[in-house]
Formats: sequence, structure tokens, C-alpha cells
Amino acid sequence: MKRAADSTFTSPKASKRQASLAGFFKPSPKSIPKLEGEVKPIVIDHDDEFEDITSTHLDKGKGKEVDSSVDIKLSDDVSTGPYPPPDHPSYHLPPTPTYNHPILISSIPTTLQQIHFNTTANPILKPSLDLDLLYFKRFIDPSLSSRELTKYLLESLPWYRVKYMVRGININTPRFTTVFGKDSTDIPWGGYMKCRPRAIPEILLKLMQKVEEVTGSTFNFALVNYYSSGNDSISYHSDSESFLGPNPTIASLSLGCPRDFFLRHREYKSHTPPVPVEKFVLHDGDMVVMRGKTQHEWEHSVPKRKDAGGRINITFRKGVVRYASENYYTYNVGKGGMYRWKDGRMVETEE
Ligand SMILES: O=C(O)CCC(=O)C(=O)O
Ligand SMILES: [Fe+2]
Repeated sequence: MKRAADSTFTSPKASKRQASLAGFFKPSPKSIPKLEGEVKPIVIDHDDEFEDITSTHLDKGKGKEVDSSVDIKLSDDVSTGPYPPPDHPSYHLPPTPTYNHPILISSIPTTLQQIHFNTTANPILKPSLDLDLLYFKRFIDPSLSSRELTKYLLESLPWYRVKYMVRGININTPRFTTVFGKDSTDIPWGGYMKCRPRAIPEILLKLMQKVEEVTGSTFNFALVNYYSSGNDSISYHSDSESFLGPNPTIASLSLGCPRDFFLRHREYKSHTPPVPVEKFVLHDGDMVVMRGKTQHEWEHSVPKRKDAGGRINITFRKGVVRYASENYYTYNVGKGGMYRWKDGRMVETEE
């Protein structure tokens, strides 16, 4: 099931979506997109069944290495100053660093003051099929930091198990989710009627800074998933260009137990010759960056698996319209209960 509608470009399905998107990006007099009467993308995640096929490993390495490992300090660094800088092109600073956080987020532990990043990029390109990925193996070095980071994120973030209804059907999101950030429009943080955007917590901002540095892109959202078991999943979808603009760069970080990550071409059934599904295993600390026309021509998923342990996924992306904020908060926070990580499991809580 798709997460949303898309924009411009080539394939027949894609060009169908083009018309509504063109309208979406047309600037209104106040340069704020109008919502009335437009076709709103609907996000639906549901319990698709997937074949359990042995996956190939990204570690086998396609493409060439283009960078080297570096260390950065995660504590405030006088040489770079606070992050994001006030003139950050897409992350508008919230009124306070904890703006709209529903719970207190504890400060970054000393064990996470210094994170070792492996910044070797491995391009995975199929230009004729518009697949454009960068794979960073163990971007967050497991030996030093990924365990502490996983624990800290589980314990400090508010989590949700969003339920909603689409055309009379009740949908249970099959994973825990949470989201931070605000789109790049000039709408102030307090100016949203349909959601309450939350400041990006310090640890995610620091990671975002590093990811921006290695990708050359800027972001304003951190969407976080927690797959508590192999029964948690995300079905085939593309990250909507309606919210992110054409050819968005999305950086996706994995922490914890390995999970399969599949990409299938939108026309995989009808394409001649057939386009095989790209199958990867994402390990603790790995980062995949989806670029170019990947969202437009491909869909990605994390299928259910019989045996899988807990895994966190963080995606950094740049929302460019108000509806990005409204959609992301609706489907990743929702209106139901909040969960917190206590004694090794998620517990529904009031605080
Ligand atoms: O967990 C993952 O690797 C993918 C998550 C994803 O596709 C999403 O949140 O849009
Ligand atoms: Fe996605």
C-alpha cells in the first residue's frame, strides 16, 4: 500500500500522479499551500504478508568507496557552534529546544558525547531504472556507540502505536513511531491547527548534522520507527514527494537487530525485462540514503519476519509544505496513548 501520492516524471503511473502534485506546488498568494479541495495523500500502513525470501547483503558491496572514517564530538563544539545554526536553510528553530515535547527528554549521556561515524559511502546505482542509493555500512560504529544510542532513544523518546480509519477501515500501524520537526514553510511553530510540531531532540539534531554533512542535503524532520519484533513492519510505499518535493533525499539509519529492506520498481510487474526486487539486510548502525528519482520510481518496505529482534529506524527528510507536518504528526503521533520504554518493554503511559 502506498503512503501517498507523488509528482512529475516518467512512468505511466507516475505521470497520473503528476497533475495533482503540480497543483500542490503552485504557490498561493500567501505562499502557503491551500488545503481546501485538494486531493490529500493518505498514509496507510497495514499488515501485508510478505514472502520470506533469503536476502542478499548490502555488505557484499556494490559500487566504489568514496570517503573515509572520521570522528566527531557530539558535545557542543566551540568550533562549529550550536546546531542547527539560526540560518539553517530548512530547519526553522523552535521557540525552545524542547518545544511541544510531551515528556522530558533526559540529557545526552556521557557515553554518547562522542560517536564514531564511518563515513565511507557505497553508491548503489541503476541509472536506467532510476535507482539511486548510498549505503554507509556501520555509519554509527557499533563497537562504540550504537548500543548506547538505541537504549537512549528507546528510553527517552515518546512512542506511539497509531490507529486510524480510512474509508471505514480501521488501521493499526504495525510498529511504534514518533516524529520531530517542522516543514520549511514560514508558518510559525505555533501556527498549526491540525498538529503541534515538536522540536527535534538534541541527540537527533546532532545525528542530523552529521548526516547533512555526509550527504550534502538539509533536513527538517526526524521520523523514528521502532520495530519491536518481526511482526512489526512497514509495507511497500514511497516517501511522498507531495510533502518532500521532487527527487527528495531521505537518509535512513538502522539501529539494533538486522532487518530485511526491500525496494521494488513501481512497474515491476509489467516492465520488460522484469525488474528484480532489490533486497538488502540492514544491520546495526547502517545508513541507506535514497536519492534522485528513487521515491518516484521505487517503493520500499521492511517486511514481517518470523524471528527478528528490536530495531530502531530514523529517517531524516525535508518537508516543504504545511501538509508534511500535518501528515507526519497525524500518522506518527496520532491521538491515542503514548508508550514509554520501561524494564525492557513498551508500556502505555500517561506521563
Ligand atoms: O525502517 C526502515 O528501514 C524504513 C522506514 C520507512 O520507510 C519510513 O519510515 O518511511
Ligand atoms: Fe519510507
